[in-house]
Amino acid sequence: MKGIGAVRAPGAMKGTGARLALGALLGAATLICGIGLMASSGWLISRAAQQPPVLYLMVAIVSVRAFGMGRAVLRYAERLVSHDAALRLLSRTRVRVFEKLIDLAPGRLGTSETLGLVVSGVDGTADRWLRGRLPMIGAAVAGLAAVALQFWLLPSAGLVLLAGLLVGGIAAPWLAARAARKAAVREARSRDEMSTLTAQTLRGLPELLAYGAAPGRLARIRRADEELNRAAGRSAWSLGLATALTTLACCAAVFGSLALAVPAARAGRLDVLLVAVLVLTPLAAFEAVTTLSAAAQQLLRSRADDEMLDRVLGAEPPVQEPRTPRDADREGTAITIRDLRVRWPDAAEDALTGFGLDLPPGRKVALFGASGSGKSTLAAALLRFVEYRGSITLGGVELRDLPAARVRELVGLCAQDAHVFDTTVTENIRLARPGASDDEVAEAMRRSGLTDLPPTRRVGEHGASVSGGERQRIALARALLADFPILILDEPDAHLDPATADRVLRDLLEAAGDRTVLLITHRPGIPGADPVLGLVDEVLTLAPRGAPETVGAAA
Ligand SMILES: Nc1ncnc2c1ncn2[C@@H]1O[C@H](COP(=O)(O)OP(=O)(O)OP(=O)(O)O)[C@@H](O)[C@H]1O
Repeated sequence: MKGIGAVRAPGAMKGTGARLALGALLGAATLICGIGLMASSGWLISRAAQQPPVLYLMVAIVSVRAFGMGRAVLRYAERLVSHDAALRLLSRTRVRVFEKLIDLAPGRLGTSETLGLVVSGVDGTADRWLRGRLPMIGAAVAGLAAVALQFWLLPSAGLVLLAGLLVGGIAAPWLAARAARKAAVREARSRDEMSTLTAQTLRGLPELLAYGAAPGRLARIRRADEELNRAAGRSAWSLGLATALTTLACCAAVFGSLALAVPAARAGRLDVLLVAVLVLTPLAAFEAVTTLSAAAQQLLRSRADDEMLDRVLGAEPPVQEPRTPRDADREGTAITIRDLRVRWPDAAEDALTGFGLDLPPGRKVALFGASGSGKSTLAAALLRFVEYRGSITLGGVELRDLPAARVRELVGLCAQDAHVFDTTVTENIRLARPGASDDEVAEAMRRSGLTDLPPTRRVGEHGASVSGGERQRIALARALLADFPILILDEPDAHLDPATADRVLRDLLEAAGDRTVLLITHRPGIPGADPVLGLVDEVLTLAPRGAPETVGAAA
């Protein structure tokens, strides 16, 4: 699978292709109505100047009204249809990109990078059609219609308009795109850098202020902003030149048609009433092509966005899905780990080597290890976030023979920095099982000790309006609601004071009931003396990148 190409390719246009074609048709019809309006108005003004009985003008008057109203109605319908199609395409692309990102996270992507990607790259999908391809198709059809009309009235004027449209509608956009090619790539890169830097700075603002690093950071943002402005300026400059060329071509077509029509009318080869038609039709035809230079630049920008997405999404997923997937039982599932070796993508050495563990169903094991000894790496391997060598079996089935999604139905993670969304406590918990009833959510809250927090309370961005302990309890309530038979608690007490940490851990272990639990912890405590570790069956210690040793059995 290759990046955005793979994201867009198979069936991505399904259901939207017909809508986009209808949008293109309506766009062309709108422009043709504009040409009809100009042409019929020209004829009407010329004929009215001869002051004939008003009945002679009726057909032209009705035509002007019909073209005028038709243009407005068709433009409205075109906007509805094309935006609907482009937004459908956009939401489908977003879903596909997110699916790819799920495969790649967490080993391959940083969150800011992801943010920049999704915002700048994926949004280009709608613009590619709305501002790029559809105006081009409409302009091509309407331009040919205008040339055909001119050619029918006076062949030489048709050829002049054709030449003008080729210069204004093809040569000028080509030049605009060519001049802006480098700038478009730089603009896409700078836009991505700006959004990444801004997101990172806002997230780390307290630390940056505390350590006086904010000015340096702001200077970097300013430099990125200047680079973005320079690139945008270069694109705007070439767009301005191309627009000037299109305007010149339009003037040439108008005056050229006039120069040909007047002698033709004098020589009797052309009805004098058609002179105004021949002069005004090029004006309407050029209305369709004036946006084409911007459309060409838009397509260029979309291509640059695609290339960036390709680079990130084209990365190999950290784990491979099995060719012939197997399944494991939900109940009574034991975990057996033998000679486990794990290396993070692009890392020079293994984060975990020769690790072994037996975790029978219902057993609660605490795993202690110094910082960097590989505890979270073990959790990541158990959740199929990272590839492993050696063996991990779940109910006798090798983990790599199970689909990753199935593994994550059986093994749940309650991480030290569980993310909470800026919505209510209830909604944060319900995301573990969207179909859960209010009673089930309330029960999960009760069992995780969230009795003092009102369910409708908003938790704020990154849980800013709840305490660290409450955030961990929300994460546990999620895990309980999802009802994983095996639960990994990865330092859920990491950011809590000792008294709160004890309370939270105790509640977590009690709420886990008869589930199998692997508690990853920093507590080096002696099981008998530590009230929390007294609640687990066994305490193991993980030597740096080595095998665990049993410290003691608590029960
Ligand atoms: N996503 C990752 N990509 C690359 N390397 C990683 C990643 N996560 C961890 N590592 C590396 O793997 C090694 C083990 O890290 P790990 O986070 O598993 O240790 P830990 O025991 O959980 O540490 P701590 O107690 O400080 O959380 C470290 O050298 C770390 O740099």
